[in-house]
Amino acid sequence: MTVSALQSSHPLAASPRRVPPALALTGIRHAYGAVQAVDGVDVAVAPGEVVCLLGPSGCGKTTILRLAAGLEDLQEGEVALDGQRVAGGGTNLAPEKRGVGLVFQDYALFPHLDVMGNVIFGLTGWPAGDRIARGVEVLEMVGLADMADAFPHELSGGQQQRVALARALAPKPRVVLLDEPYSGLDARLRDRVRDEVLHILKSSGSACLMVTHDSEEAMFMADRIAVMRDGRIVQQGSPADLYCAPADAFVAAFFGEVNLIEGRVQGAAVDTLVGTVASDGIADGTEVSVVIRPEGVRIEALSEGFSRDPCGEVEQARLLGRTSLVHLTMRGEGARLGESLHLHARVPGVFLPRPGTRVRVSVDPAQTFVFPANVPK
Ligand SMILES: Nc1ncnc2c1ncn2[C@@H]1O[C@H](COP(=O)(O)OP(=O)(O)OP(=O)(O)O)[C@@H](O)[C@H]1O
Repeated sequence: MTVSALQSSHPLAASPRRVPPALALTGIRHAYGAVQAVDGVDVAVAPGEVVCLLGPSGCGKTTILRLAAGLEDLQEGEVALDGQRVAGGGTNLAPEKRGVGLVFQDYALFPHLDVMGNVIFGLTGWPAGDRIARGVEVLEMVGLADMADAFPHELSGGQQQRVALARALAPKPRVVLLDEPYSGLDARLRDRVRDEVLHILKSSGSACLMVTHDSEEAMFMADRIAVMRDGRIVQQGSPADLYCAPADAFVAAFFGEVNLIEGRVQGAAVDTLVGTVASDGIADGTEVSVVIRPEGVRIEALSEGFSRDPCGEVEQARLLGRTSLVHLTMRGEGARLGESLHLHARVPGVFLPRPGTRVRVSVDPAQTFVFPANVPK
């Protein structure tokens, strides 16, 4: 019997069970007075999935998390956990009854409890020995096992945040909500803690909705990212979807600094000082923004004085660690005499040409995007 025949004859194969999302927010709108903080958001997190809300300050990320947690009364829409409505349609389950783990920037520790007391606070119903063992386990995870007896006022801001993280994860919740959970940590500790948190989330099977304004952090943590602007989700997808096929210049720019060139489509292409860029699917005459990631700008030293590719001049070059950032000036010739363009190229390793060096410049089509300009938000 073939595998497919076996699968189709299996009694369970005929009716695969649809697992509801661990967390689903549907049709969410929320205003603070005249400020429309969230303006029609649908987002769902599958069991075991990590979803990041990514966007600039004030776009409504924290409000969505607070609504999911029940810390803010829902005005419009619905919140469901494991397919059960917990808010909306006349329901409003209290935060402590939702069984979600929370780490909020302003979610304070209990000042009268030591670190261990804070961490095991939510483990009601656990045998005493198991509570302590779990407390030690999560404190080791966040690197604070030796501070179990300290009180919150004796800890730095970053240490308090790690205790809050340990406290949220201790009861092994089905859903964890994290609001900028690593923002108080220095860069090295942040890399270690977020790596460990990701492993713990994945091994525990907890679903996680996390808020960040840091695209690298979102790409590190997320199975899926929802990019937000002005209370709405502008694009959702895997990190690779969003990086390789951004919906607009805003999304593209959110994944790192970009070169932006204004132009106009003529014959399915845009003529720029850095060469001709294909603009399939955009009507002739449309004003466009050409977005080129710095890592998509290729530069080569000119061995001779002539090149078919456009040439630029190095203004300055800086070593940033694993890459070098080269500032270039491109100048127009012929009909474009007098025009100039400033470009950033990010090159692997140490590449530090001297100011004034003439270089051949080309762009990687996979790192170049063309979007209609001035599209209403
Ligand atoms: N309690 C409140 N009262 C009035 N306005 C509020 C309140 N909380 C948030 N806002 C406003 O609602 C909008 C969305 O805020 P929110 O905190 O959800 O954004 P955010 O994307 O999480 O921002 P940040 O990254 O800075 O934390 C902002 O304009 C903010 O000023």
